[in-house]
Amino acid sequence: MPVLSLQNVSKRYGALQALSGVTFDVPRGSIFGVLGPNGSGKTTLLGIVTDVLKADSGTYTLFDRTATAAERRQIGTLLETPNFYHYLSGYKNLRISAAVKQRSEADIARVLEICGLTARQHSAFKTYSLGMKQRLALAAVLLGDPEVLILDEPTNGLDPAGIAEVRDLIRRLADTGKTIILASHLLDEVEKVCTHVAILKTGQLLLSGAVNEVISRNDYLELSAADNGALKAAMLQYPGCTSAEINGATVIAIFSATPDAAAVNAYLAEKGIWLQQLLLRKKSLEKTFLEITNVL
Ligand SMILES: Nc1ncnc2c1ncn2[C@@H]1O[C@H](COP(=O)(O)OP(=O)(O)OP(=O)(O)O)[C@@H](O)[C@H]1O
Repeated sequence: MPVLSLQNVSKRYGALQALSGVTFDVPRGSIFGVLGPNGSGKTTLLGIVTDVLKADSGTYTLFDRTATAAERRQIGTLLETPNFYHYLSGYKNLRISAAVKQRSEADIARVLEICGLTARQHSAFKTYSLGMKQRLALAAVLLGDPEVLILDEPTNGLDPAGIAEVRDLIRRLADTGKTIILASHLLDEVEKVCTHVAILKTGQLLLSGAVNEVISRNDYLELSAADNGALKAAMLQYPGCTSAEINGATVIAIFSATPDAAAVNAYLAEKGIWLQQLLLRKKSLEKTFLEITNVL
């Protein structure tokens, strides 16, 4: 059962179509990255599923049900940086968050511990590093132990150390079984933490699925032999090979699915082509993303 399922969700701001018929499922336990360039509709999408915005058409379900207050209480959201009081301690700020969210104060010690802030809980917020401030924001989201976390650009504005702290925290939360939906334009970050992605461009869903699948659709082989012309011709006849091009001293062969390098080697040997080089290359999510977002 997906924790969130979107069916044909569309949203327009006046003449601007911010989302067009977006459909995808978020599997339970996944770290699901909603990716897209600026203005692609990520925040609009998260706004709709958190009930801040209304879709013009389409539907979505939470835990397989039409979302009511009961389902929403199972969701912790961080859509923008919360307004913490600079002169109050982390602990006192969380007491205020607990009151606003109607969550128990008894949960504060637990969320401080998860977010690595126990030792500094009584220090004023203004003395925290950027990473600590964002971890406190995440601690506030965790009050009441929601099963699903929805985070908009959780590492935005952080320095590399802060990004690493928040990334580790997200991973640890996922390890405890939480489903985490996060919007980001930082592809490298998403590739490091996400198990699944949906890629948006100008409000259209370009693709969604498990990160491994999205990337492996773009695996390719780099080959070379004494006669690269013959190698290229043989590869073009290989089942599943969609393109083979000579690129300098190598032949780049692209496939419809991840190629089996050993099978390719055996096939070429049968044809009397002895390889000098055979490398399975994996494109990064970033490269895949740049290619597909430039296509449309
Ligand atoms: N309240 C609004 N009124 C009019 N247009 C809006 C409004 N909110 C967003 N938009 C437009 O809708 C489109 C999608 O915006 P949205 O903020 O959802 O994208 P995003 O992917 O989150 O972008 P970013 O990465 O810059 O935050 C953009 O063209 C944006 O300018």
